[in-house]
Amino acid sequence: MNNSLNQPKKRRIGLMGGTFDPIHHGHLVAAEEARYQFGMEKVIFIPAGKPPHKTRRDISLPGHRLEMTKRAISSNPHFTISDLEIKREGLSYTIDTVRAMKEVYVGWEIYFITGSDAVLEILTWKNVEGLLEECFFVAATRPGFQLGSVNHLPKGAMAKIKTIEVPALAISSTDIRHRVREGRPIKYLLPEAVEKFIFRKKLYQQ
Ligand SMILES: Nc1ncnc2c1ncn2[C@@H]1O[C@H](COP(=O)(O)OP(=O)(O)OP(=O)(O)O)[C@@H](O)[C@H]1O
Ligand SMILES: O=C(O)c1ccc[n+]([C@@H]2O[C@H](COP(=O)([O-])O)[C@@H](O)[C@H]2O)c1
Repeated sequence: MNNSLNQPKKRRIGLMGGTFDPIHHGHLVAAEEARYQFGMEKVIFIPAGKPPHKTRRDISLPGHRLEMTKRAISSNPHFTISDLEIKREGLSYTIDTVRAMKEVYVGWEIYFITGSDAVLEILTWKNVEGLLEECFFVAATRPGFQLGSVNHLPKGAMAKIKTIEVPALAISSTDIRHRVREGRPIKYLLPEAVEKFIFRKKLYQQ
């Protein structure tokens, strides 16, 4: 007899895409909370080669962003990294990444982890209908903030978008870059190994 309770639960994997210029504790806390709440076996951090919506020209070298991400995740056995977007030509569209991952993780449920700011813009992403068929989204919101109350997304889409509350949401890469340029502290906003790399390579000085 086909009893749905006996069906094996699908294995779950998280993808955390971002420019990571630099990666910070907001990204790490969001990924870990998503992993815990949705029972993901691991989270793959995927630094974008060419982020589609970032217009500033002075994005750090892909190799530097990859190295900072490697250092940031090294203490978490559930976190890993992929350079597939950095190796891929052209803009880093999430639909291409999710489809590539589905070929490796056949039959798994894929959860793409983002900030709620990013998910609110999802209608502007390439092939959003296809994307919402291929994967779930986990949107990190500030404690007490309801994504549903401001959403302009179709109902069907909302069923594929899960929210989690993340306490470190005020941290941003933009603020960290400004702080470095102005000589203000960045300690405790990001892992020490990333902070050391930033100063050793003299990133964000101008
Ligand atoms: N503090 C945070 N908490 C949770 N998610 C975050 C946080 N900061 C960024 N994110 C999300 O992580 C993903 C990658 O973010 P990104 O690398 O662009 O960092 P950022 O801090 O938003 O960068 P920038 O300030 O340069 O725009 C995005 O989906 C973004 O919404
Ligand atoms: O696929 C798209 O059209 C698309 C548009 C904007 C952003 N994304 C992805 O969303 C993630 C966060 O982007 P960003 O610009 O906030 O670093 C990153 O993995 C991007 O590749 C993807």
